[in-house]
Amino acid sequence: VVLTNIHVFVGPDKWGEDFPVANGPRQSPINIVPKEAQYDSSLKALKLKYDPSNSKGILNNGHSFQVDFVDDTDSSTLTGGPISGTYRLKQFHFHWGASDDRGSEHTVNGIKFPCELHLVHWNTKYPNFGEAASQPDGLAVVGVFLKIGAANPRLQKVLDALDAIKTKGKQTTFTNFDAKTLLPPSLDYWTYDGSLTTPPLLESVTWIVLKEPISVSSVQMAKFRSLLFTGEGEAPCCMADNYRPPQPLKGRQVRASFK
Ligand SMILES: Oc1ccc(S)c(O)c1
Ligand SMILES: [Zn+2]
Repeated sequence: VVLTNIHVFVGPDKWGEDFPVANGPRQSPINIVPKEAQYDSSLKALKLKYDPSNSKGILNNGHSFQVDFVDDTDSSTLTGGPISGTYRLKQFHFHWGASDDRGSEHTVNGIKFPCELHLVHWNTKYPNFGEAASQPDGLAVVGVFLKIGAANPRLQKVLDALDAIKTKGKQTTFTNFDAKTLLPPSLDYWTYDGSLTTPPLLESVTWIVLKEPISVSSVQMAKFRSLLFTGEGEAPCCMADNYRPPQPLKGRQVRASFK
């Protein structure tokens, strides 16, 4: 008897069956139309203070890979911007396409980027990430677009670790990484109230999407796609197109921190 585990993939259009919030009033991602975003002079500058010694490990979670951080103190935080209080960095992960013409979750005037980085932070007014994730002001995610250009040396340490986490569930230590090095020179941003873009799609995210992309080369993008959605011993399925398409704005305002 030969048992082959068939990888059954439940895509974004089916998520509403198990997670009704998928059709809720503040779902993410969205298409950002810069001309319709309202400049808000009361928005503060983003303040990101990251301690490289907080990075812990890198994990293939079966739908992306994430770099996890120690979050038991206020040593890696997001303050300022559209949020009040202090949010702690929990993890960062990416969403990308099977080819360079798609992959980002947010789009700008309908334009898709090949990849999008999410830096996930939780509000310290709640005891932990899990509690915060169920609150309307619980999470703040900084989104950074990646645009095809010169190879980005800042990504290389992350990409070189992917060989060790090829299959679902694999993780390895990943220490002394400064997430700040992944940010572009300008911290100008758009902000709106939204959700996680993967199940359980919780409507607990203040989105902060940076206007300026960082670069990534096509060769580096191929490295992202060398990961597998599938576990060891399963028929291999390349990890790609792990992005949710834009969702209805449903009357939400998108604000801009810049003119
Ligand atoms: O914990 C998470 C926060 C945000 C997003 S888009 C995730 O995929 C997970
Ligand atoms: Zn994400």
